[in-house]
Amino acid sequence: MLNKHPVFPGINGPLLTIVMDGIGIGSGSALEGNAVRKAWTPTLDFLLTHSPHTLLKAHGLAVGMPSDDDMGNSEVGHNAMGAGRIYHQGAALVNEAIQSGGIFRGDAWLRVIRNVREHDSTLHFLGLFSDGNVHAHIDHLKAMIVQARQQDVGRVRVHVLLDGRDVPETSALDYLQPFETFLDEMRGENFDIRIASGGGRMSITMDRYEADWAMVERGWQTHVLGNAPYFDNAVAAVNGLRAQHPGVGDQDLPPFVIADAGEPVGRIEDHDSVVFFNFRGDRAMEISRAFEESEFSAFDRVHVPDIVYAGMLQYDGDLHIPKHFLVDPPAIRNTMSEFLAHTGVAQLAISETQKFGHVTYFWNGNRSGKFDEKLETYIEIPSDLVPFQQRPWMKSAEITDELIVQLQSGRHRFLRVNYANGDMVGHTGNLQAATLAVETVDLALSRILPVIDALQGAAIITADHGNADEMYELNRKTGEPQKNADGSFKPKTSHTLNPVPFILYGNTLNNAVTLADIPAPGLSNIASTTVNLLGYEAPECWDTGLLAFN
Ligand SMILES: O=C(O)[C@H](O)COP(=O)(O)O
Ligand SMILES: [Mn+2]
Ligand SMILES: [Mn+2]
Repeated sequence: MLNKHPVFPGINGPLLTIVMDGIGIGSGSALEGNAVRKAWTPTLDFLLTHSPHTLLKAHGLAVGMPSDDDMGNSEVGHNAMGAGRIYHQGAALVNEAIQSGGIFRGDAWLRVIRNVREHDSTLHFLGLFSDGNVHAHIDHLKAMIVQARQQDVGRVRVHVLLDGRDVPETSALDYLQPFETFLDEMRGENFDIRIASGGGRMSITMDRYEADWAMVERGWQTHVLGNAPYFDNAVAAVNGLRAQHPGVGDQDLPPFVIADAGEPVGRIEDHDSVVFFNFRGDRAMEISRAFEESEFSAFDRVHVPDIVYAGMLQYDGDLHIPKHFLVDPPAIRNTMSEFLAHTGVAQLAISETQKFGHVTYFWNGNRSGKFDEKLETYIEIPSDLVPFQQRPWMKSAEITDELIVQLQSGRHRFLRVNYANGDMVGHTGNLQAATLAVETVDLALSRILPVIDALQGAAIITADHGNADEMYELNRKTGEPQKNADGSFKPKTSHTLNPVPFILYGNTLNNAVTLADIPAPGLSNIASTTVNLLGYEAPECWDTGLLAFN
């Protein structure tokens, strides 16, 4: 239960938190590639001149990543907003577990190893193949390979999901070539190791929130059944696929299988072990279910090998997905939703499919269930199934229509919404589309704010991390956009290290609250701010709020 705030009785109407996913504020970076500055955003511009606002740190240590070189992402951003404090996140926890060796002493690892030794079978590693550190890190994969060899595993196969989304757009060979050298060094008479299959992460395996199971089916066909075009090795596959699909970035490259004399080198067979080495859960859940569930209807698996499966982390503790995992996930407790539910505050969470789990599962500390069925309403608007540069408006209008109905219903005291546009379109690397995406979000704001006023409510307008604010790769030293050999700008598909806006909107707040001057504010300060606006004191375990009360 939350206690009443000592001086502030709370706003009269509803409080709405608007997460403009992937809309950060770049400083000094050249205008050319900044879709947030390029976009025509009369509403945001008005807010940034008339409403109390500040910038929040949304990357690195401020969101529980291993270092300040790590960009923010949706998981750690929404975790921080919803939990009110910083937890060491998957990336950091796996590093620690590898350093201490704890990962290799755990039951899941021992089980995986015992199985392949007992049956003289194959150990498979499958996951996102880069150092992006959002879903996975290649160093974790290498550490496990070294350990497997030490433990006398005889045969290892690696299934690589090409990134180009958390790292530069066409960087697959920068990871594959050194990795092949590493495999050459590891390989020996008693240690047979090869890459067996792969493909772009947005083309196979890593769907999320059940937006498009066909992606996972293609991944299953590729990794398990060995059913995709054959190549001699992964470098040849990437080169060959790029030649066949000019202009397609790594994330969208189609699947491939490595074969010798017309036979795939590493189908997943009975008695094998499979480690899915992503630590982040949203895009790991569906493939884990495909490997683990006996009753499964999302697609026809054709053949279901009898294997030992383990995830890097447990991706959903309520649903126990997967059953076995190498590292304990962060124990995120005392979230805002839980406190509000126990205090009797009715809440709404709404977004489109691509970000639905962000405002529910991530926001609630990676829990998929509700704290109180009666008090909480979750609404998912189905996302389009097209490349988002073709529909940069995505489902913002439909979300806004429904959100306005829900606001006016008077049923919810606290509401949260995520607009996916700045992020999902930002990841395409298409500046024109990203500019439209930001304008789309601005248009949504212009529709919502008058409704908030009419209800005597307030809104917090913020973001989880940057993305659309840098659509060209920048030269790290000069800050200038990088160019390709032909003079064109190098598109950037990943998130940024930039801070995000925090805007407090409320025509009826009447100077009752102002922004306090707290040092280095970040996303974890939002939860306390939220409950304060609702008229409650923040729990002591949370980071402080951003408000001063007059
Ligand atoms: O999964 C993705 O799409 C990217 O790796 C990260 O984007 P998100 O953190 O905004 O979801
Ligand atoms: Mn995001
Ligand atoms: Mn993103």
